Amino acid sequence: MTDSTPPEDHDAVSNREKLAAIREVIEYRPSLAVGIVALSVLVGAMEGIGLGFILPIVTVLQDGGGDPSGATRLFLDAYALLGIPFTLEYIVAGVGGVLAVRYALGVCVAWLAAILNAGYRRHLRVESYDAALDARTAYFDEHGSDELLNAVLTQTSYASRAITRIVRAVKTTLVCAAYGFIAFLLAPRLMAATGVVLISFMFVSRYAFESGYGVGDRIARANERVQSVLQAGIQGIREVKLFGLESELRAEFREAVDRHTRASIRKQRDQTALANLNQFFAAATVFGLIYLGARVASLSLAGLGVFLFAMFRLAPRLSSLNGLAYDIDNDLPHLVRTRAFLARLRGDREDWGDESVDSPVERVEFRGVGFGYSTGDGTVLRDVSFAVERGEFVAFVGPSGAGKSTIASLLAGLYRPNEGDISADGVPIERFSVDEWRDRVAVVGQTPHLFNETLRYNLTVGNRDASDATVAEACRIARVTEFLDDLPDGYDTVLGDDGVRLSGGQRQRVAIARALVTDADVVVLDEATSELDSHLEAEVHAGIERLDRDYAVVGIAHRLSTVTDADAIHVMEDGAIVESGTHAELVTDEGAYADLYAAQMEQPSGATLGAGG
Ligand SMILES: Nc1ncnc2c1ncn2[C@@H]1O[C@H](COP(=O)(O)OP(=O)(O)OP(=O)(O)O)[C@@H](O)[C@H]1O
Repeated sequence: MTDSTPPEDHDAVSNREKLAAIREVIEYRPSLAVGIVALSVLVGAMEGIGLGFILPIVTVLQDGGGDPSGATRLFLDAYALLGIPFTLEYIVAGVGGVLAVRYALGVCVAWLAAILNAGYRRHLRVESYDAALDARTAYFDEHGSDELLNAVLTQTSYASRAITRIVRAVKTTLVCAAYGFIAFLLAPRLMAATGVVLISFMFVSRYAFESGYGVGDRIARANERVQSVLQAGIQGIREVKLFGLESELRAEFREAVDRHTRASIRKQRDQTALANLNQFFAAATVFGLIYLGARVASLSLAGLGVFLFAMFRLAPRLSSLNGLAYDIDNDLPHLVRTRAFLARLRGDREDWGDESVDSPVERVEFRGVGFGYSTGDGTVLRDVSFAVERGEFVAFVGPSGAGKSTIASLLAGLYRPNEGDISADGVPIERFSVDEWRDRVAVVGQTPHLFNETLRYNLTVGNRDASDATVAEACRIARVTEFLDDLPDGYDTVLGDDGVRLSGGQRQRVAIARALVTDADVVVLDEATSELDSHLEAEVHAGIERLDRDYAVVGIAHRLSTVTDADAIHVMEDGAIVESGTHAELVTDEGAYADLYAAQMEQPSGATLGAGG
């Protein structure tokens, strides 16, 4: 379990980064963004026209529309142009029509926003997953899987919510602009003064509360922690129960959830307080304006009516705009974080060439390979040189932690050496296309992962086109056939999370069979039979050796009995090869191998070398 990304200090996230995040959303589907803004402008205009209808209505009511002036004149001209009588009934019908269009456009804006929102969320998820699959193995060592899960599942949802809010803010701003414009036409100075007061208040009230970004950032971090503890508890449920970790995890989970709860309450409290403060101030401003409009601006009755109506509509919208700005600020950390996460993931891609591999690979060679894990604190391999040819069996033995499995990982290209090179038929492997190289190498690891799918799916992961006969043959050699009848649905049995329905030895046998199904040239067996009894282990090894296909086999073993017939055995200690030769040569040399062999011979059968494995 890792405590994912070191949470960046929210203050360190500049406005430029926030704007960059928003710009990226716009650039994702520019035509949608333009459509949303264009429709929002229309909504604002329709709102303004709808409001302006108050003028002709009052004028017609007052003097029957005798000799209209100003804005009323515009309406009269528009009606004349359309050939519609300028009567109260038609004017009211006009308002109805304009408002119907306005609200229909509002629905369209919301619809387009939903498309942008859901589409962008999908885009973030797909991109993150793609980038994760292409990332270096070391990325997962360094960051664990929690961050990825949280980013793909949770952060993307919050990030896309910011988009909906930004669209609402754009629309509301344009509607406010329409009201402001009409009010400005009627009483310019009064409106200018009101605008200054309202906007200043908006800023002051924002500073009275913690920034939305700050609270949002705390919520985002708390979310990551919740996800991380949740995963630790579920993924390691057996160890949790066996080691009695429940209370420790419960405490950690509560602490994470509490942090999330506190930040959420704080956010909602501030949101509500801000909204109410805004509304109070807006109402107070409106009543102040009624007085000023009548006394100072000496507006006509119709003008005053429109002005006040505009103010009544404008004030709550301005306050909702203020609230929206707070919410957007609150959601932006998720957008900024998800983008940063994606950029980091993309920057961590495996770096491979595009050359094809000439199959079959005849010879794989390590020359002066030195390596250390980025998450470790030292050199794991030093000056490792060896070669394995097609048809050969090369073995590595040595104490736990000597670096044997690391050789397997480097051979499969899961990590890159820091020094020296690994080549196949003289070509450094990193020049190959990654897919082609990994098709040539089949690794059976110490703890192979089985997918929660059918046995058949698991057997053919490396070769989806394998025929039934190939699968059956691999199962026979790896002794999967022996327990096939015990599985309720044979090849179609779903194996459960990480093959939970199988014993450790059965899982290993499935892993060996799937490596054999893979049409590879190099097979790496890393303690691949450690959980089988010696008899079964010998049978599996003999079966692999009897195969018609000529693999280069690299075997890693603690049990020396499985490597005595290897063409070359390399003894590793502390990251270096300290002895090499055949079993007979090494026993004769009376070096480290001879001592280890003698020690194993003295122990009861099944004795192993070293502690781990
Ligand atoms: N992903 C990793 N990040 C950091 N250090 C690692 C990682 N994997 C292995 N190591 C370290 O590298 C060293 C060599 O590990 P490796 O698994 O290659 O040894 P091994 O000889 O295969 O051991 P064993 O026989 O126990 O499997 C060990 O000290 C181990 O702690």
